[in-house]
Amino acid sequence: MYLTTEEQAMLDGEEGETLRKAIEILVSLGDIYGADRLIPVKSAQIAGVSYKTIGDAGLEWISDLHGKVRIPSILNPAGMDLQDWEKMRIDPEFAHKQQLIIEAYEKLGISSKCTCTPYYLEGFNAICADHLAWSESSAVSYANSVIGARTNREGGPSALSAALVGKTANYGYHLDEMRKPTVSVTVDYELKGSDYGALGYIVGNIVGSRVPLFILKGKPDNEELKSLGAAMAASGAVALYHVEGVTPEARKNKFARPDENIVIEESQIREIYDKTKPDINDLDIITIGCPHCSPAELSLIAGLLEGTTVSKEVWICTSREVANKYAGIVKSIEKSGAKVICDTCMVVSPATEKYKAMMVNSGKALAYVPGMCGVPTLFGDIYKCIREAVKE
Ligand SMILES: C[C@@](O)(CCOP(=O)(O)O)CC(=O)O
Ligand code: SF4
Repeated sequence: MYLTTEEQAMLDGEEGETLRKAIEILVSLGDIYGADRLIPVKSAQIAGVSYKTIGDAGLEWISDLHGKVRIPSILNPAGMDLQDWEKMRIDPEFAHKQQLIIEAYEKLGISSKCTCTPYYLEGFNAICADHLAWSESSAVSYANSVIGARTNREGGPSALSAALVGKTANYGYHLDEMRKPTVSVTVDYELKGSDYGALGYIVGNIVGSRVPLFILKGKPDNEELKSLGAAMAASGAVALYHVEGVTPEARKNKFARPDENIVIEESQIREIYDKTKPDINDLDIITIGCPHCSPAELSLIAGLLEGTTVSKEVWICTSREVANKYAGIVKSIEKSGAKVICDTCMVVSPATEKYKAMMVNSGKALAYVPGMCGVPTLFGDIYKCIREAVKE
């Protein structure tokens, strides 16, 4: 791989051990995947933040790094609400370790506004064709597919390396030829809301890491696309998809339909809702906000909860920046007894592990909560989630 004189000097350790290690990771990945050079990236989003997922080994690795990031960089959700972890009944020992992880990242100049939806935040907006180094899989899918920006699904260490160096290796989804659809998916039924999460849950399983081109009846909005992409990245490893007539690259390029076509029937979507493994009578927690809620989602939830009181634990997960900006909506949600939880989520926090059964409106949460939290999970649309939340 071609390196500039400056990059070679960094690799030779002339700018210190942290940058040497960081560029070594980028160059090794570039060599493995056949990159020709390093390219500048506009921002980095770094996964591997929750103490639940990275443990002491992760904390040690981050604490050993020195220096400052060169581009706007932000963290993925942590294992708890950083300001109000007591309301989640987090163990103080966990909270202490989590705080050390956050401080170690902050020391490197990384924003601790922990979220998987950085694209809603000031300073992290991306536009079509921007190169990024993001690592949370739903954020990667949203950036590539809905925005038309370009990022591989970085691992925590490679996103952190990109943040420190300000560059990433030029391979994979940074290249035009890797962004073409390789399989098409037809749905002849008008989907809405969480149906898109159910669709993603099914399609991810079938297409693995290919690039699907959807041919749909309706026109999904950005929240629906967010849940489609998140679920496909969880049940499969889809980092980029297109929707004919909707997503930016499909509109611009008018891709030829790939030969292989998968048809998804309405009955398959319905099955996801009916796949009720736990007994609904065990339901003791409802979580919404995987990926983190947008302002529009918060406002819909506030409207549905108006004048009600919840009878179960209810978490609405979002980023702190969005929660602060829409404090009035948050207040109105919390009036019902539901909790608006920031900096974390139902999957990466240990706090959900003690519940008997969870209801979610997210295909991604449906794919991860049973395995990562050990909690049997039911799937419902947002209206069903709220109905269950307020049911006596
Ligand atoms: C499940 C996920 O959304 C959160 C866990 O990630 P982390 O490695 O703890 O940041 C990660 C992902 O899908 O990229
Ligand atoms: S809310 Fe969902 S998408 Fe966001 S970090 Fe948690 S599991 Fe990942």
